[in-house]
Amino acid sequence: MSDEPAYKRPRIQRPRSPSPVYKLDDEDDSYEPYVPVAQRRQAKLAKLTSWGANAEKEKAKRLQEEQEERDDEEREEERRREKARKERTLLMEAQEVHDRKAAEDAKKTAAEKAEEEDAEILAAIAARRKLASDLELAKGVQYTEPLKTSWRPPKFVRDRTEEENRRIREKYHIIVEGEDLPPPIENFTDMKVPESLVKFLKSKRITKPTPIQLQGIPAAFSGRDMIGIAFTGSGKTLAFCLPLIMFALEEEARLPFIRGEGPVGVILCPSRELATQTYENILTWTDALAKDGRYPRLNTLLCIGGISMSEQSHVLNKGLHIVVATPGRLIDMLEKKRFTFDNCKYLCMDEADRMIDLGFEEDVRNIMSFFKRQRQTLLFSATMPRKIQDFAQQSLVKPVLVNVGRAGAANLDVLQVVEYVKQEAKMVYLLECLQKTPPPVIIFSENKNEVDDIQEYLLLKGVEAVAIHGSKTQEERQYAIKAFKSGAKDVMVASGVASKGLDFNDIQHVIIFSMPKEIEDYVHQIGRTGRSGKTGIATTFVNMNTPEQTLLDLKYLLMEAGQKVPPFLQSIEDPRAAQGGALKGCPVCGGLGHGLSNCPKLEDAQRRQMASHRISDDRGGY
Ligand SMILES: Nc1ncnc2c1ncn2[C@@H]1O[C@H](COP(=O)(O)OP(=O)(O)OP(=O)(O)O)[C@@H](O)[C@H]1O
Repeated sequence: MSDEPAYKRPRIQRPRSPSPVYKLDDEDDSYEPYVPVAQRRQAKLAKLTSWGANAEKEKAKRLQEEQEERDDEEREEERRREKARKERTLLMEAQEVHDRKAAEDAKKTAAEKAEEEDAEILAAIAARRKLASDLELAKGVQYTEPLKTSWRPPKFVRDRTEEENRRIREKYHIIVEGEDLPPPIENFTDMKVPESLVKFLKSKRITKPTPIQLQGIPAAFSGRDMIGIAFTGSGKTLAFCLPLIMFALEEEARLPFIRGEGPVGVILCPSRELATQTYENILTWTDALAKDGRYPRLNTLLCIGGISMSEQSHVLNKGLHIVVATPGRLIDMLEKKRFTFDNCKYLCMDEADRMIDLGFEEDVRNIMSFFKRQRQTLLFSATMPRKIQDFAQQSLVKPVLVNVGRAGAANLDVLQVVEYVKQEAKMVYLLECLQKTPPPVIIFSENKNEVDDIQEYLLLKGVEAVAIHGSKTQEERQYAIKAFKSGAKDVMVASGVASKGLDFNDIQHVIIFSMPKEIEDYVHQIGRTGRSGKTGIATTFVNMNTPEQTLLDLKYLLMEAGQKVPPFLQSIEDPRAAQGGALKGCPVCGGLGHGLSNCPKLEDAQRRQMASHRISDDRGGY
């Protein structure tokens, strides 16, 4: 046995120097090199220092980031606060404005508020285009001076002072507006109307000019654009026809018209019947002049739907002086170039408010676009709401406004009786009512079927009655008018639209079987009687079916005309009266019993306008 142990303890080789690091054996992983304490301490310190520096940096960075984050948040918070502040300010301002308005509104009466609303509606209406031809509008053509004519008032009239003229107007209750107003002239001879015509008029009991004539004719003779408003039956037709006849005579005398030349002027009417009546008047007056021998014969063309123009080819084959027309047929003839407006200088619209009324302007504008030169434009009607006057005035050149009585007021020569008659009792009561006066009598109804029913009932009862309404043929309408005018028939039953403006001789009694919704229509209907200074009666049936607002319009109209107001009308309260403030008439239709916001005419016009838009949309628009 040896002395050496079996297990041999590995020998540890100690480094000789402190620096080298030995590795004992590659396989021995557990080996940790020896690092002297000082070195370790130094290394640790170095490590600590470097770690500390990094940590510092990290920390600083983190702090900076945190700071930035806080800054961002603060800025965001500030922004939020600022926004909230602004919103609060705006809210407060809005509230302040609202409070202020509420306080102001509280001070205003309901009437004032309604007036403001009306003003807004009116502003919308005023935004409509001027009444001028599209060509003029497109070219920006604007005439600033009235047309010049050769007519002068006699010297003694020219020498009159303004004060003297004012007194004459006052005597006839004529209200005028405008610049350089032509003087009123109290007889036809002083107006320089040809002697033969003056004689003829006298033979027809027209001896002195009516108020609208004594101011309107000198204005038109002077070449002035004008708006003429006067009661139904006050002689407007002569006032606008006579100036045209005189101009035509002058032109013809200067250089006779040959085929294809003319017309000198045109009169536009809203219905065929009214056009026919005006045409017939012109024929009698121009005939009377031609018979005199000193004046040339004038050719007048009636241009309305429902008649064959070939019947009048003899007129078209000569020079043409005057055209009396309804818009549709006139546009058709102008488009077909059957005549032109190249030398046309005079345009008159009868019942002008209807012609240029809301929704009816396009036809007129279309007609105007056929004029090639400046024209004299005249608008006449018994009813002309202020707003339409204003609108028309913008489209005329230095217009003269001649107003005899309130526009839309009833003729004072008509005794107005309003009776409460139950719907089912109307027919029977009608017979009784017919006994009030001798014939001729006109009965109005708003409804075509009712017109037919009334006529049938009257015929059954042995009353000689004719009827006219829009669905009758032209021949039927003409026959009815002729038979009634000649006295062959005692009673005419008519729809309001078909008979507007018709002048029948000496109508004794107008019976309004169904009260029209628009008070203007009522004024026109009762105006078929009490014409040319004579008196007449109008009896109107109302009942539960009559809208309260219509009754209120009627009540005020009766009060204005100094007529008896029946108790059932008297008891109707005006809701506007409770709101305080002065009650004004409706600026669109002139009705005294309502404001603009519930004007039936405006509603009707808007409906028509919407319908026409729908039609143009259906056609694919423009
Ligand atoms: N100066 C006058 N003197 C007497 N009668 C006249 C005068 N002028 C016209 N007339 C007659 O008065 C009647 C009514 O005239 P006209 O038809 O012109 O009225 P109007 O004002 O046009 O009425 P409406 O508004 O209803 O159409 C006619 O029969 C006409 O012959």
